[in-house]
Amino acid sequence: MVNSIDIHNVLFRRSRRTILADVSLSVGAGENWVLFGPNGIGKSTLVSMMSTRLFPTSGTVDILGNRLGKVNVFSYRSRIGLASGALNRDFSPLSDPLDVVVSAVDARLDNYYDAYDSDVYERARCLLRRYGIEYVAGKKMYKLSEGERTRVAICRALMTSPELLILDEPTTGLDLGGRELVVSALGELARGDQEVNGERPGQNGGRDDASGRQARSTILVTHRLEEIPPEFDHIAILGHVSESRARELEAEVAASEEIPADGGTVLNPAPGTIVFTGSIEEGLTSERLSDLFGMKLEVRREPASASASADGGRGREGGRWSAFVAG
Ligand SMILES: Nc1ncnc2c1ncn2[C@@H]1O[C@H](COP(=O)(O)OP(=O)(O)OP(=O)(O)O)[C@@H](O)[C@H]1O
Repeated sequence: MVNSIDIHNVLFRRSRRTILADVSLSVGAGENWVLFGPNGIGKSTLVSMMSTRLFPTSGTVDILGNRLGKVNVFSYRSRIGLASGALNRDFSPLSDPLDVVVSAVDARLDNYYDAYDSDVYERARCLLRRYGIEYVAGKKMYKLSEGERTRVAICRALMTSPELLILDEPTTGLDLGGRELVVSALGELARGDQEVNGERPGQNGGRDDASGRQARSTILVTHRLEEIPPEFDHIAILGHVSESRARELEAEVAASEEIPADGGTVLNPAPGTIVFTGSIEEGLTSERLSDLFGMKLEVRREPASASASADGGRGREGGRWSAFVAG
């Protein structure tokens, strides 16, 4: 069984700016990860690589055993479910939301051919129902509220029962009920509860199945700790590279552009890199988050709920997370 994601020593530059440097990350099959870090640090850029929409400037990215740049991404993109603001902007405003969900089957953005079997539409409707928006079928994307569009994007991401599920700030625009619906659905997905997400046994509900597909891994990008489902037990935290490394990278750019290192360059923020990977309990500490955001923060975790304890906790060490300015 291959890792779902293997990123090795990735560097990413755009417009003479180094956005990511020295990034390495491995996500095993069946693991549930949070990708966390401050605004503008490069989380969405990394997500674009994980979802095969962006290639690194250097370094290697292997997704479900396929190396970016070596294997045609369309041959495996439908095994990856993505919901992100960037993808949302690519959907045609005139599309029927039901078609947007169904289009995931071919990893396209719309259903141009209307050539799917009725059970494909039934699954899409089942997902829309699950996320409380069955009524949007037959409407147009541009008429939906932000929260409804977010829910459509989540349904689309789940449509193929993907082996790699990537959700970049999936609760944007959702009301409290919508947010809790998504958090509990993510928890259920992480536990491999298939029927609640419209999957039949053998449709990759978190375990290896007979068809040879591997157990689903999930990457959740979020700024809000309270939106991390208790079942997510790994975290990758992005922060800035050290000052000396940032200067080295600026000098590299200047040298490659044949301009003086101290002239003509814009003062960019230091590139992002992964400053912690591992267990969420060890990663999400008050000290680390205070360092990351430059303010004194206190991180808390609720105890595991009574119901989680009653069913053995299923590996959960605690409940929901939160963070506030210490005071
Ligand atoms: N195509 C591009 N050309 C130049 N700069 C870019 C490009 N794409 C992203 N950036 C810059 O790269 C940095 C990282 O952006 P990214 O969207 O990945 O950050 P993020 O961590 O997801 O931020 P946020 O938490 O605010 O969503 C930002 O400063 C952004 O302006």
